[in-house]
Amino acid sequence: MNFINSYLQLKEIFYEKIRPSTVANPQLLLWNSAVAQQLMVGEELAHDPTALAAIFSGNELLPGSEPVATAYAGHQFGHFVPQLGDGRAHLLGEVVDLAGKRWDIQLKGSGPTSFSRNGDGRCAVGPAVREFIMSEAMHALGVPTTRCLAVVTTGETVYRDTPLPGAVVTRVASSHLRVGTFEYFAARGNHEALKALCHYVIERHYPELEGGEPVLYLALLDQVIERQIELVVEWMRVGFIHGVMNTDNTALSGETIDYGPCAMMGAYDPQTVYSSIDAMGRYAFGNQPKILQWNMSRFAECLLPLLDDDPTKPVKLVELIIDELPRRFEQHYLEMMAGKLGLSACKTGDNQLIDELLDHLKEHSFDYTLTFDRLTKSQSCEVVAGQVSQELGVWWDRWRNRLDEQGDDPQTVQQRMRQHNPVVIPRNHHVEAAIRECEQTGKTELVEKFLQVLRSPYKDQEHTAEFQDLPADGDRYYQTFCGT
Ligand SMILES: Nc1ncnc2c1ncn2[C@@H]1O[C@H](COP(=O)(O)OP(=O)(O)OP(=O)(O)O)[C@@H](O)[C@H]1O
Ligand SMILES: [Mg+2]
Repeated sequence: MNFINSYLQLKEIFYEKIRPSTVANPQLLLWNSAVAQQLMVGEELAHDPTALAAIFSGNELLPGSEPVATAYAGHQFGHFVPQLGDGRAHLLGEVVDLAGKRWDIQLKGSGPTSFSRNGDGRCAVGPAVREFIMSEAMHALGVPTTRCLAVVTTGETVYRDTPLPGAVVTRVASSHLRVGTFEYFAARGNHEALKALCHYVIERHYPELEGGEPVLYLALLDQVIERQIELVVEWMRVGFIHGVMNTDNTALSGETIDYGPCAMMGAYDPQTVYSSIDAMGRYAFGNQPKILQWNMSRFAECLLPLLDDDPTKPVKLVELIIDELPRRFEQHYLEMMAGKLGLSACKTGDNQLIDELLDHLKEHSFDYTLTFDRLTKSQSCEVVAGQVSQELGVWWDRWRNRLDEQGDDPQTVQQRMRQHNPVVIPRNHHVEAAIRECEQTGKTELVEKFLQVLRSPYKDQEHTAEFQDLPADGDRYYQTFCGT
């Protein structure tokens, strides 16, 4: 791995130079060979678990790596916190992959930094394994996401409500820049840093953007919004609930970041929320589009002083862009849902067709993934078609008529549906069981078996059925935690 450190070209106010703290007894728990190959981790190193454990716990640094903890702020559950930053993470540097794409390599749980506040800088095995499983599942589902290269256990105990085994997770991301990174400098009135950050983000994530200031900043806002819309639409497609859509967890790259309290929705209900700290349901499944708009408003506010010397002047213009967001979202969302129903394009009346199905699912507590999977299978299986038509009543006939009107053959419709509808998702109870096994026994067989299934989520494979079942209690009592 050849490290470069482009973030260090920004001024020191953007980060703290700090090495990870060493750990007592690093042991490699999970290793992502596909990501390792992509990042060109040397063959010799990739087959040396002791060396990998030393490097990806932070005990040893690879040549060229100059670790930093980055500064950021953020709105957490609607409240602004002017200083957050990497309180338990170290950016080791960037690596250019086989395809020439640049990735941040970051350790999480690698010890305290000046941003740690009262935290211990550490991470427990459970949340580290959750991040590995969930990000791998999301990647395979086709959802933009950060990924994990490794999880290394530390041989040390971290103290949460109870003593837990510690771990360091290595995260690979297009970058770790967040809306909160902008907020950090906006809150300090540091316009020079904001401009430098804009140019850094554009170079890294939006190199196609052109134009002088301030047009360039408006274009950036527009494109960040576009990617966030695409991201949240993808979450809605697969039933993903992020759980903590704070602005410090909103990546400028448009990737899913921070798998702390995330979960998958089972029975369809837009009010579904599993996070123990989200008592008001702010980040419930169906609220995600609204929160996206709220978060993008915070991002837009950061850019105001760059748009005009009098920051009140561009307010109207920016408001127009923000007000337009729900319409843009709706368009992407309807196209996605149309795809789930096998429609090649959305036309008038289709939104009603979609809404009526979702109302029906909600009313009968039908499982979201399973219903769309069975609708997909109904294209080629009479038995499934018979069952689903019973369950969905008059809606079924309306849908069939709409498909007939479209005129595509069942095979084409099924292929289209399959691209949108997974056979299997990382169901909460299976994620928990896999994590538990790792925590309690240090063994990873179940995680690996689960990952093998999750890596082909649109296919029925040998072990897929073992992970498709719904939890006995319908996840009624399921809760996730921030994992800090
Ligand atoms: N154990 C800890 N020690 C120190 N700081 C922590 C700890 N846990 C969380 N933090 C800090 O609290 C803030 C919010 O935490 P949050 O759970 O959103 O992020 P995270 O999971 O640590 O990191 P990321 O967003 O990079 O995935 C961040 O600034 C984070 O660094
Ligand atoms: Mg976070």
